[in-house]
Amino acid sequence: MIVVAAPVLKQEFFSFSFNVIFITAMGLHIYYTEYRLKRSVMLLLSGNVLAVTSGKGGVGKSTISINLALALADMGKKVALIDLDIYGFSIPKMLDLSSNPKTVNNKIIPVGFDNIKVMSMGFLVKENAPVVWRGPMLGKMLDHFFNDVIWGELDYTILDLPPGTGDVALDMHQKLPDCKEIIVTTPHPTAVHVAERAGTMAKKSGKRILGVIENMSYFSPQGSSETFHLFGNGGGEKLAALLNTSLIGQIPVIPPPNDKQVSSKCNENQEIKSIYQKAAITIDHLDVPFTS
Ligand SMILES: Nc1ncnc2c1ncn2[C@@H]1O[C@H](COP(=O)(O)OP(=O)(O)OP(=O)(O)O)[C@@H](O)[C@H]1O
Repeated sequence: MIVVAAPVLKQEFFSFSFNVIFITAMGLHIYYTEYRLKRSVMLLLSGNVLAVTSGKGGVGKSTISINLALALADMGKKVALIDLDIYGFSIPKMLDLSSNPKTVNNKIIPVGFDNIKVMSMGFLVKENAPVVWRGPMLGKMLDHFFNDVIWGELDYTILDLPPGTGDVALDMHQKLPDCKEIIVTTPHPTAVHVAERAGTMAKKSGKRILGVIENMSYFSPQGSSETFHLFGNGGGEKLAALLNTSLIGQIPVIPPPNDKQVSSKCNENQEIKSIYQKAAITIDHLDVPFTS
């Protein structure tokens, strides 16, 4: 019997296959087997990767990414936060971080905030300069963030995605096949309609949607027991049903911080902090460790 193993590199990222041909007295048998390279071999990102996404802009993806990262870190998890909004980066400003990351042997050391490690395009451009790039450059920057940063051991990486279902979302889906998604919407029907497209894209590329977070769900004036649904009611629940997932958090409208409180972390507000903590516990419970 003669055995021939012919490796075939597939287009899918980090995936390769073998056509194994057995030539025996009974004839020719061709077996097709597919192996996936263990991701940790190829990427410096370890642990679970969660993409915070929504088709719509301005619904609170960055705010939720920051606060979920902090809530997971409060649970003792090792957490990285990557701002994948290459054109519209906002996390450095929201966290009031200005320091440029240091490098060691051509690898970048992420910027620390509380117990989380942060990376953003905003750390790499000079003084809020606009990023004017075409699609292929975005993919290279993603590789840079995933492979050329010294992340160390991680339990969770939170990816703050840009709005829409464009190049960054496509590249991310391809480069991180085991990434799971959290879809953000407001209660407003338009936001739900657009966010559904982001969810459908995730499903089509085989990603698991861990749940929906509804932001700006309601407003309760301080000292009042009244609740106002400024942007409608029930959008998060509707989206969760449409995507066959669960609603894992409803964040109220929070009055904007004054000029001195630039940081968008909600840790100071106990009510909001406990909503994020519950969402983080739910995510940690729903999530399964990376195994293959
Ligand atoms: N629950 C909330 N209450 C009040 N303001 C909020 C809330 N969530 C977010 N914001 C504010 O809304 C604005 C947009 O939020 P954020 O940048 O997090 O949204 P985004 O979806 O990441 O936006 P983009 O699509 O531009 O990346 C910010 O000024 C933020 O502080």
